[in-house]
Amino acid sequence: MTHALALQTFELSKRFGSFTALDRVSIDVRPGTVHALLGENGAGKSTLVKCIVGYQQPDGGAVLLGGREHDLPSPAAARALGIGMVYQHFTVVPGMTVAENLLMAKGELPAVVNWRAVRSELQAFMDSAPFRLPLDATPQDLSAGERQKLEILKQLLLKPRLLILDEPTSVLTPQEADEVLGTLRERAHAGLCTVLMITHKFREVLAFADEVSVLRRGVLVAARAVQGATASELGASMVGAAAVAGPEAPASTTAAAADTAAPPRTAPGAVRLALQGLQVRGDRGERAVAGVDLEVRAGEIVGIAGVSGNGQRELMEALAGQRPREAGRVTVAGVDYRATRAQNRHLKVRGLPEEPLRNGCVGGMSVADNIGLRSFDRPPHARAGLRVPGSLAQRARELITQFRVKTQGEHAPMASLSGGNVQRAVLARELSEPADVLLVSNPVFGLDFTAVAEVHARLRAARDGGSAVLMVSEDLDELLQLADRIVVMSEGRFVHACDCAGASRHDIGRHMGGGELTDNTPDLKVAA
Ligand SMILES: Nc1ncnc2c1ncn2[C@@H]1O[C@H](COP(=O)(O)OP(=O)(O)OP(=O)(O)O)[C@@H](O)[C@H]1O
Repeated sequence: MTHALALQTFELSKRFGSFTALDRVSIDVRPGTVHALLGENGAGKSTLVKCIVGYQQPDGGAVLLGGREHDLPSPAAARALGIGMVYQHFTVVPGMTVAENLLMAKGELPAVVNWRAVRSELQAFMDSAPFRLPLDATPQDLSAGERQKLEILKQLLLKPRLLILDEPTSVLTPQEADEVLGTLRERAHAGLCTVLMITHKFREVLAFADEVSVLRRGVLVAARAVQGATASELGASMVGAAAVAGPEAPASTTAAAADTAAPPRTAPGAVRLALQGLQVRGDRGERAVAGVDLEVRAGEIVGIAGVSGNGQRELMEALAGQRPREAGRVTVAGVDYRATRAQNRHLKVRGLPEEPLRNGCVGGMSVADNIGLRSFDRPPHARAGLRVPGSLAQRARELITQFRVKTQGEHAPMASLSGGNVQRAVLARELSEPADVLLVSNPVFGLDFTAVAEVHARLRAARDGGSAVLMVSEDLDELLQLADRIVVMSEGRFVHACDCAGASRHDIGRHMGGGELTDNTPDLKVAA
């Protein structure tokens, strides 16, 4: 018997004010298949999915499940029809055990709880589940990858007939990503459920999806079987031929140019950033960074690989002055570095924070004001303490075009932009002036491939111009493509280091999973 549900949308439309986010989109997701949803940042993928799970109401068109039209006034209504959704952000409750989190998965408290019966049911579910987690563990005990698996288990427990996932592999090691997607495909092909997943990774589409729909600027521009497709065909339909060669895309930053151009490398120069015995505590007082040493030289990109939650965030926050350093020393160009505003200006240290809407912007303020946060009180935008009317808006318009930020104008609130476009706006602010040291955290998280290519081109250009770049990324492929050297961080320590040329993806992935970690693993001094 098949449980998998067919999903179709018929001419689905959604407007925000005068802006059309979805324009008569008709997709066809066959039961028992894995269907990928591709599109540039701001193409309308999340909006489409939100209309299907009842989180937003379309302005026109219909959603058909199992061939029948359904009204979906709320997420609860979608759930009742067998639709499960795994969001990009975590929804597990931190203080509750895995068992308690699973019990809450239905979104309501049970009328009677017989814990013995519940536990044995959950254990039986776990024994047959594609991945196992200890029922008594709390989310704090779990790695980010395990928490992502718990999110998926919560949905599988509800036996969804249609499972929708928004970039489900962003916090997984390459091995875990393959395991999760492989398992979901098996379940789909066994007829247990239909899978619709948003992803920016072509590798995942080509390896795991059966069919793919591509959105561009709110319009369905391609729908096809994956078999026989190539990454470049998918990329071309995402951006359209005109966009790749379009006038707003400078030749050096188009997707094709940016990732294939061989950067003119010179040997790295003097040490610009040095960490010695740096220790940092995490939010719960645990030692998140356990005494690390590192040197980053002018003209090189050093990438920190690792599954999120292994101390990378705390390390970068400590470097940026947003978290106290418990012990150790940080120097920039030989000077003790405390990350004050004056030092950042003087030593030319710039940063791209993680989750830029939360950490690098004021959501209610306009795009122009956010782009001007560093410079609004300095010439040419201010003279003798007075703002120069129109100056910042003019500069913001230039940067919006140059960095291809999709916005309804420089006066639109930052929070109205799609995730990827917030990132572009912050990049515009941070990369528009030269930097000697760049501290970068997950710079392309959630960005589509043209934006990734642009950001990478800009980071390479900074490196080639002499910047010392320290970059944390959860995407190993990105680091292998971009960095000159990689250090792997696991449980607050650097457990592995290698040059990128000739590095083994599998080997690094194993270290990311903590495979080689022992209590006595020494920190690695990483020098050029
Ligand atoms: N609540 C809202 N108010 C105004 N505009 C919105 C709202 N939600 C989305 N939009 C706009 O609709 C467009 C589509 O956004 P959506 O989040 O669906 O894109 P996406 O394809 O999921 O992008 P990303 O890959 O960056 O997450 C964007 O231009 C966005 O600014």
